[in-house]
Amino acid sequence: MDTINKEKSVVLLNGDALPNGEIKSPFLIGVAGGTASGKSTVCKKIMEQLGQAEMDHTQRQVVSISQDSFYRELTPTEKIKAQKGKFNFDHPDAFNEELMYETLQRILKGQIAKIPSYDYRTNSLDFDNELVIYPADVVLFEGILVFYFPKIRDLFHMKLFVDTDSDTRLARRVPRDINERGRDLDAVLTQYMTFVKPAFEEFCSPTKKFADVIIPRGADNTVAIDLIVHHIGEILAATNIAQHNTARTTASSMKRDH
Ligand SMILES: Nc1ncnc2c1ncn2[C@@H]1O[C@H](COP(=O)(O)OP(=O)(O)O)[C@@H](O)[C@H]1O
Ligand SMILES: Nc1ccn([C@@H]2O[C@H](COP(=O)(O)O)[C@@H](O)[C@H]2O)c(=O)n1
Repeated sequence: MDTINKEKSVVLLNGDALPNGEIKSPFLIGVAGGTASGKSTVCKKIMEQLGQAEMDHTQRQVVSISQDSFYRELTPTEKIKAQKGKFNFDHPDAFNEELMYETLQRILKGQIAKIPSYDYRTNSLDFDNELVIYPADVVLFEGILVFYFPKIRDLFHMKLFVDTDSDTRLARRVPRDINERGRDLDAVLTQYMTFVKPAFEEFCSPTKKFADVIIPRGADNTVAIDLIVHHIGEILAATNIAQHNTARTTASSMKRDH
């Protein structure tokens, strides 16, 4: 059986359990909110404040994943529509719900998961740049519709909703889509008015009621982020103590059996 030695744990690739039979299951946090509300920025700040951002990704105790990696592949006709800003990427049907569920299940079982990155310029998944998600103690899963699908929503241990005013979100989305996602102004505004805004109101905004914590003003809300970081820090400390105790028990029983 393949094994990977991490500083704090041993991960079994072909099985679910640690040598003592224990499954290393992470604390799963969902981070929802409208487009350009600051979901990724909030996750980045949480990672930075926990000293995780600068760590090698194989060693991280906290990892962050985007729902965009679970957009479904488009048909050739849909691709042509998408290039003109005429495909609805804000509708739940744009996502591969099953793959999202299976991947989160895998992560919750402490198994390694491979997910593609997303290329907004080609509107497609980029399997050449796969992200390998190593088992972690805390996993952040962010996206516009992470609370929409009941089966997925039920997997989260904690749910955050980043609540940023819609004018601010549009003002951020326009330059981002032009500069980072290769779009032109006309296409960005047409897509926003035709799909993004109505879908936010129909599918994303109603999921705010499922949140445990609402973060007004997104990443500007340092008080909310500090509180969340403190809470995650306590989870990590408890996990470290539990892992330390498990390692001691395993070591002493191995010594005894020997
Ligand atoms: N508090 C903020 N102040 C200024 N710009 C911000 C702030 N939060 C996010 N941004 C910018 O807005 C854009 C969208 O933010 P991002 O975190 O990617 O949002 P989301 O993940 O919700 O789409 C990015 O260009 C980001 O740099
Ligand atoms: N090919 C795509 C895929 C998605 N979008 C838009 O991205 C938004 C979700 O990402 P955020 O970082 O803004 O949360 C969503 O509103 C889609 O409209 C896209 O434009 N093209």
